[in-house]
Amino acid sequence: MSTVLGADAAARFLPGLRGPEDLRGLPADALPTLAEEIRAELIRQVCRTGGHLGPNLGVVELTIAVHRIFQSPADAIVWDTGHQAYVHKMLTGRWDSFDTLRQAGGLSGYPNRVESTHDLVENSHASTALGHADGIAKAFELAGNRGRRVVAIVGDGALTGGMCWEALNNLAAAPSRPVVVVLNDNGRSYEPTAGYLPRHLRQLRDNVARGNLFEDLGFAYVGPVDGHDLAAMEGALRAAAVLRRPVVVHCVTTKGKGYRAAEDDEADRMHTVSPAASSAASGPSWTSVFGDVMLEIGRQRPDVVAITAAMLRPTGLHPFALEFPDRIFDVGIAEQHAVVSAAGLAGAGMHPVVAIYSTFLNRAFDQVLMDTALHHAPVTFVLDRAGITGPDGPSHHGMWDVGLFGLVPGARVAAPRDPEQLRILLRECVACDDGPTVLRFPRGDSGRTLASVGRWGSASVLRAEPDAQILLLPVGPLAEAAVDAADQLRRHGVPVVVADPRWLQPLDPALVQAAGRFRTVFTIEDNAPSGSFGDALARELRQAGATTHLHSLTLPADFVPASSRKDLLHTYGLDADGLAQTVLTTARG
Ligand SMILES: Cc1ncc(C[n+]2csc(CCOP(=O)(O)OP(=O)(O)O)c2C)c(N)n1
Ligand SMILES: CC(=O)[C@@H](O)[C@H](O)COP(=O)(O)O
Ligand SMILES: [Mg+2]
Repeated sequence: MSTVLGADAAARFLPGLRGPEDLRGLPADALPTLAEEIRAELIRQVCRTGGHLGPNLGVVELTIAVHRIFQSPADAIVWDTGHQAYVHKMLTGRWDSFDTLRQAGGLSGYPNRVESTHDLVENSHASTALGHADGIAKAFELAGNRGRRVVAIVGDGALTGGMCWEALNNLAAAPSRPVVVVLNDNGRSYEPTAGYLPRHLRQLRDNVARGNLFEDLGFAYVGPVDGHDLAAMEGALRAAAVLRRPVVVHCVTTKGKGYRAAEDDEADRMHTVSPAASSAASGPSWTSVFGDVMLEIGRQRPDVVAITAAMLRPTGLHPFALEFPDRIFDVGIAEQHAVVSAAGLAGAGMHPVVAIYSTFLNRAFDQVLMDTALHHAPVTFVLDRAGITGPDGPSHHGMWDVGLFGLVPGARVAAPRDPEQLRILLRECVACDDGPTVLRFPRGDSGRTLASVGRWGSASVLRAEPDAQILLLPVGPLAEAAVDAADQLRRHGVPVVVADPRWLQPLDPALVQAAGRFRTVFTIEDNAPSGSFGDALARELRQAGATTHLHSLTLPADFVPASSRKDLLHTYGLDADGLAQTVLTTARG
């Protein structure tokens, strides 16, 4: 097992690496020390900033070998998923920026083309890099650049995603485009990788496989090779490169390699570690509240089953899985399959709860529309990480689900403002048996319980002011900022009413009617503007002939950068101070 340099040992080689050409200039006998320096730097920095420690400890030697055999950026190197590209960043001149990792204006936790010409695929949505490789190889061929190679490093978890197989089908059919697929097989996604594929990979590793899936699909196959043996890795990649045909290099690695705490982490090999200086919790995490109430429902409703797309613990389903091992299904990183399988389960009498991060459900929109809604399938989607997430940046903010579900006939969408409402609304969702329901909440800790002082149909009134002509309608947990803003505004002599819609879709007629009685309404949500809750309410108010002025406060119609959730909500004026300021300015305008 490779050791890790003591934290105080001065790095000899890493500081000298301005780019891969410097790496290729190092003698082979310097590489083991370089690998140790990289591991020490990963552990030192990522344990402080937070990020993907386990995955990157597993690709130290693999990445060194890739950048010594291939010549980025002339050769194209793409990563699937991009969370395992920290070593790639260290070897492409960014080793001294890791103190800013995943912070506002700092080093992205994923490849980023603004940072480097060596970075090509920015999103961290799995199973897309082979598709990019197919496109890049076609472009190289059309441009007459046959000398430029294309290399895609794909995790065994990412390989459970259907788009990988769509790409492999195309890549293998083009012998003139010799894409090198480097399979980083560590047997894990977060959990051990789901489905039959890992069993076949194990058979290939143990040399007991009856066939070879990759060869049968038309690829040359090199491996299995020890992904931590620098010489073996360089030899395998060099052999793959000279084949000049589509080839899969099967690398066997250990997630968390070289750091005992990660290697021994049964949960997920320290897939993601939190920043050392995490702030005190403001309440139980939304995820844990969901996990607890899901367990209660599971005990009362034998027809309720749960589905995860390779994120059992991150979505809070682990307690449910422990108690109901026959009613939990991990389908791999396969969100579209998760939804279609859920539709099948629902059609056969079950009530599936599909727990997926909001941003990752984007890719299953057609399956939501056609396989659940068209069939009036009683499927409940629980979308964690809805709204601003934070450090994972543009590809992770869950800011599109409200707009997407707004297009789905018969879909019902609920947004709890606090843990008590999550418990109530999840039960309301699983009680619906005639179509899809959605429950959405953000990443992180829940806030304080916000008591209702009245009702407008299914909506809760949180602050009532008899003479108020202004209404604040926050979505989900933004209710806390709205009631705090209302308290500020009262001190400024501007009384406002605050109400929580609870159900964003369909809009309760009693809520629309009540909103129409105000001179000004502010809807407040950390969603994209198009298809927002504000858009829906404006449409209903227009149809009701109301003359209310509606201000729809949302995120921008753009990608939102990485930062903390708190700072981003402040940036976009969606925290208490920002809301109070906006209302004051409008009221005095
Ligand atoms: C579409 C999509 N779904 C879920 C995720 C969350 N996710 C990030 S990394 C990961 C596991 C990746 O496993 P693997 O590809 O084997 O890489 P490893 O971490 O093992 O190196 C998952 C599920 C994602 N990035 N994209
Ligand atoms: C790489 C990836 O897509 C996930 O691991 C992502 O980092 C989720 O992070 P959180 O679970 O911390 O929100
Ligand atoms: Mg893996």
